[in-house]
Amino acid sequence: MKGVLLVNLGSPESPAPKDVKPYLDEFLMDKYVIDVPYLLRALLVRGIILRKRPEESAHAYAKIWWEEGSPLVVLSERMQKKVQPLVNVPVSLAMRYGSMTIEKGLQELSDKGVTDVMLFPLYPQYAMASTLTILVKAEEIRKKKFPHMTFTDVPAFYNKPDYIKNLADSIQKHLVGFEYDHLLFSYHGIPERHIRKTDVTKSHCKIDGSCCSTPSPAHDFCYRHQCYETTRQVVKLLGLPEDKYSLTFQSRLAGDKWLEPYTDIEIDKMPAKGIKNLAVVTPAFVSDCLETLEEIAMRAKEDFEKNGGGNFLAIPCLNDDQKWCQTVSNWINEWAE
Ligand SMILES: C=CC1=C(C)c2cc3[nH]c(cc4nc(cc5[nH]c(cc1n2)c(C)c5CCC(=O)O)C(CCC(=O)O)=C4C)c(C)c3C=C
Ligand SMILES: [Fe+2]
Ligand SMILES: [Fe+2]
Repeated sequence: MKGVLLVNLGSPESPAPKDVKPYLDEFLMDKYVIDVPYLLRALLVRGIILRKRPEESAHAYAKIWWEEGSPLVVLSERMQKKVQPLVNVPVSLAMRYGSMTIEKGLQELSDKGVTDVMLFPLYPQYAMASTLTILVKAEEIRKKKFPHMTFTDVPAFYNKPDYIKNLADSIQKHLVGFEYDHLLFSYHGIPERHIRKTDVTKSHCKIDGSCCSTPSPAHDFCYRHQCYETTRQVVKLLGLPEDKYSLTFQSRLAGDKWLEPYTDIEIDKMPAKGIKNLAVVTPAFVSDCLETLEEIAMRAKEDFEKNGGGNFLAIPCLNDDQKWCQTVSNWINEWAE
């Protein structure tokens, strides 16, 4: 019997530092997120980052937390609940980190008699810190606990026409009544090293001006190419002129060189360039989360205003948008037929 496991990132149990710390520990000790040898990672994460970060992150989480829980988890659940009645196979939801584990999700499906699982990472663009870590973790669990199961992995859907159409429609809907000078596409950043590591050709991704627009098999796994491609296709549908949009990367951690340009730095400069009314869309996330609700809708807005900006609109993620849920269910039905 067939079934689907949707997998998103996860959130702490609550916005209290005592819950944020173990969550960040699990997240940042993942070798696909901080990809350095174990001892160095432990030193960096447990010896440096986790000394102060849990308090700071807890404070940020507290600002966006809902009565029902973490927005990312609640919104992912709403999506799953809308998709389920549109398909004929069981659909479960799991998180890569935290208490809603992939193991529990697979157990739930196994209890319903599922043996053939569509493994669906909820990330439009491929990255080893998001997609790959889910696939590897799920395979580890399958081998140990569910050897009778088989997986069909859903590839990154950054350029799927129906996804692009849903995203463009959603942006257009939210822009109604908002006179904007500029639309910023802000994607979660990753260290440049991650791009080189996942380059299957080992030589294509130079992270220069042109590699991401020069056709290559590397692009099936190039996060940077996929972010540019999602943007290019959405911009084409929206009919935006070149000077009315740009692309940046947010949420970097100190240390390595991360993908540029950086969202915060670019937003700070915008008012001086004549951009007074700014809309920001965050297509690396399908569900609103800390990085969209706090970093963009609160902090970036404040910085924009402080630097002379006027109106600021943070466009919500697709979340449980009806057309998007219909698209997801179409993909499931095509596979389950
Ligand atoms: C080395 C650090 C990080 C990498 C690489 C990274 C990649 C990455 N992350 C997401 C999606 C999300 N990240 C979120 C929060 C978050 N991300 C990092 C670090 C890295 N992410 C941290 C430390 C945090 C925690 C919050 C904080 O302390 O600032 C979230 C939000 C989670 C929530 O509960 O709302 C998401 C979603 C992607 C897609 C990605 C690679 C492309
Ligand atoms: Fe992240
Ligand atoms: Fe590239």
